[in-house]
Order: sequence, then structure tokens, then C-alpha cells
Amino acid sequence: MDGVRVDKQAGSTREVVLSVKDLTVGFGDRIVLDRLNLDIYRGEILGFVGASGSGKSVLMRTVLRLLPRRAGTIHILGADYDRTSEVERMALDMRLGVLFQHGALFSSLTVRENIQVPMREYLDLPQSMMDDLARLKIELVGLAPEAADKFPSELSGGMIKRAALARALALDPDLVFLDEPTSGLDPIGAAEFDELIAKLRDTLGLTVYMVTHDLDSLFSVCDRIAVLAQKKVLVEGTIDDMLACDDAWVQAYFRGKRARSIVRK
Ligand SMILES: Nc1ncnc2c1ncn2[C@@H]1O[C@H](COP(=O)(O)OP(=O)(O)OP(=O)(O)O)[C@@H](O)[C@H]1O
Repeated sequence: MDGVRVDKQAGSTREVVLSVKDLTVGFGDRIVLDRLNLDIYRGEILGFVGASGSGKSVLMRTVLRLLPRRAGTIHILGADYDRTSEVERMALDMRLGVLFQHGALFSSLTVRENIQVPMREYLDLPQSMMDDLARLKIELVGLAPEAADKFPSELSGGMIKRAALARALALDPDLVFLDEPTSGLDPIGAAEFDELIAKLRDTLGLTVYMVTHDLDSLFSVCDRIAVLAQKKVLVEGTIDDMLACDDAWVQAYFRGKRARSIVRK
């Protein structure tokens, strides 16, 4: 594996945990991402935005090796996926957690069993230890202990998101990918989920890659924002950078009527 890359900026040294260079992804004769570049730094919450169909999910799925790419390199936690052995890849995959859109829990498994799926896949632990770990994860995401024995169909939308987050945290990952984690939640549930993500980042030192359309999340918990447009990361920076950006789509998104009502809060 390569060493972990660091970037020196504003006098501080930041560890790059995900680095995407010149990434091109397409389907048939349609190019969705064209020589895209992106860096994510340890401990930050990066919010990913872009118009519907701009390729946010495609990017996330390509980084997770669920979709093939035509060109470009992806370094995760200092390792170039293309140059790692199968064993090293497995070790890397264990350090990534994923919360897919709509939770994507297995409907025939209880919350406890869902959380234990990654443990069974990657670890060889006695059942009693997996039960203890599942209990800890359930507590970590703010679910009641009784939720362990419930099936997804018995949970509210907010509980499903929390259970899916508990599963994403099952193996104590360094980097978590969240695909629209607050979609479908009411504003109070969404705000609570944002607070939970910020708390987990602070206490566990997580790095968070979050695809979101939720302006409240972007304003309240994201350290940095990346805008996907024209098949690449068109702009990246803080919310102030977004507000100062003169791109028409970025202006409409961050300074439109809905955004202004959040800024005024
Ligand atoms: N497996 C696939 N085969 C062919 N085309 C695909 C595939 N996956 C995605 N696409 C196309 O790639 C484009 C980007 O899709 P993607 O789902 O990444 O958009 P998005 O930015 O996540 O949108 P949304 O915000 O609506 O979820 C779309 O035009 C989509 O139809």
C-alpha cells in the first residue's frame, strides 16, 4: 500500500483519506463523469450536491467499486485500489461504512441481525460477542434497546435510518458514505439525524461523505461542500464559498428562496 497522503494548507497538515483523480465513468456512449477530481480530509463532513441526474450516486458507487470506471485513480486511506491484493482490499473495505438511500436493510432480518451482517462477512466472532457489539451500535445511534428484535417493517423512517447507520458503523469504519441520509424524514427528525452525524464525527473521529439535497444539513453540519456539475466537481469549499460563488446553479441553489429562509434562522 502507498503511504497516507497529506496536504498542507493554511499552516495545518490535513490527511487525505479519499483522493479521486481524473475519474471518467460512462454508460454506453454517454459520459456521466469526465476527469473528475476530489479530495476528502480526515475528520471532515463533506456534503455532495448537484442537480438530479448529475452523477452523485454514480460517483459514490464508483468509489465503492460497485460500478466500473473508464479512467482515473482512486486512493482510499492511502491505498491505490488498483494496486492492492485481494486481502488488502478486504482490509480496506472493512474501514468503509455505507448507508444507502432508503436505508436498504434486509427486510427478513431483525435490526440486530442486520447490524451483524458485516460482522459475519468480515469477522469470525462468537455470537455472544456479536450480540454485545450490536447492542453497543444500537445505543450509539440513539435507538432503544428493544429495537434490536424488530424487523424493518416495524420501524419508523427515522428508526430505519438509525438502524442503517448502526449497520454502517458495525466494523468501526474510518470513512462513512451516506446517500441522502435525511431524505424522507420530517424536519425535526432530519435535524436530530444531522446532530447524530456531527456527534459521531466528533466522538469517533469519523470522516463523512454525504450526498444530500437537504439545505439544512449543508448549512448546519457540513464542513465543506462539493458541487457536481458539468460532469465534474465544479466548485468546492465552505458554505461561505458557496454563497460567494457566481455560478448560476450554485447561486440558485444556495441563495434561492429556500436557502435564504435557512440563512435567516
Ligand atoms: N447503471 C446505469 N446504467 C446506465 N445509466 C446509469 C446507470 N446508473 C446511473 N445512470 C445514469 O447516470 C446519470 C447519473 O445518475 P445518478 O443516479 O448518479 O444521479 P444523481 O446525481 O445521484 O441523481 P439524484 O439526485 O436524482 O439521485 C443518470 O442519467 C442515470 O440515468
